[in-house]
Amino acid sequence: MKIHSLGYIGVNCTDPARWAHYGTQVLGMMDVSEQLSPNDDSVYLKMDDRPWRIVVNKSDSDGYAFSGWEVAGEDNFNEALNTLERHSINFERASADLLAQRRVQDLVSFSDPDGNRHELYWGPISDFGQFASPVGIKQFITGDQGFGHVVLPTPSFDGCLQFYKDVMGFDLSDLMKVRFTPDPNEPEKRLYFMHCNERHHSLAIFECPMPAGCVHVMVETDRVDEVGRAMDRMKAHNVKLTGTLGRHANDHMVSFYMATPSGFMLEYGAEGRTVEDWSRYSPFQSTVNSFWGHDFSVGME
Ligand SMILES: Cc1ccc(O)c(O)c1CC[C@@H]1C(=O)CC[C@]2(C)C(=O)CC[C@@H]12
Ligand SMILES: [Fe+2]
Repeated sequence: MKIHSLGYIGVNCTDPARWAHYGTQVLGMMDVSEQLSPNDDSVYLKMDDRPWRIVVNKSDSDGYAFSGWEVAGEDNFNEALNTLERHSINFERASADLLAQRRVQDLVSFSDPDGNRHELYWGPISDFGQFASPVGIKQFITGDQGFGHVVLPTPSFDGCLQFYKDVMGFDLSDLMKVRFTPDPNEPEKRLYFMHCNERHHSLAIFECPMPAGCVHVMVETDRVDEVGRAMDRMKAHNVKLTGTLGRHANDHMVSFYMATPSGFMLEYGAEGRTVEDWSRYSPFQSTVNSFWGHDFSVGME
């Protein structure tokens, strides 16, 4: 299947109001819950001209819920359904109610071999309402690059890698093999970065279980000063830093990591590189996270 972009994400939270505060005051997004769902306690966050990009549903537990993948048009959508059928992947068609909630023409949902939930849709319905950040951010980098990226836990790695390549049609950008301790007997954990558009990676899969259902999600702003300003807001609102400022070796993103109200991390970045011609790109394995920075030990404390 041919995926256009990561369109949106869904998260679960015992107290969605915490996301409303975090999303607006720390991330700098708009809380549009009142307009989009006045009659329930879910929270909708807007970060560009799309009506919403993050939905927070009230739940008994905190965690990641699903990734929403956009397909360009009905023909690509039907072709994707054929691919799911060909690979015997069980999928569920959305009810009229769910289509109205997501604001898309048509949608199906399914899981990867480790139970990570995905939605696949075409035709987002948009009123092109302007993005006006409550903290004065000019813009998040979205558009054809989509929402950002998500890193999903895939302990049964081989089956998942095959799933993301053969079923969902992602291609490899580059890879890492991570060891958390100096112990040479500790098995390496594979971390594969994958793309579906010009963004260096929209998806990464990590060979490690995560109770929150996600390693992290990344959003990108249009300038590095916004990354610094987000660090200031993180501190002002007592949000925990989980990875220090740094520049990644693979996608060149300058970013930091912090906690979210749903138990996974959020990477806040700028200056990520794009790849216009993947046919001229040669995937590599990096042995370092970053050119500089990105100390994740702060998150363990
Ligand atoms: C290495 C890297 C490149 C590009 C990215 O966008 C990116 O998030 C990362 C780091 C990914 C990853 C993480 O999120 C949690 C802690 C991890 C698993 C490590 O211990 C090494 C790589 C880290
Ligand atoms: Fe990342």
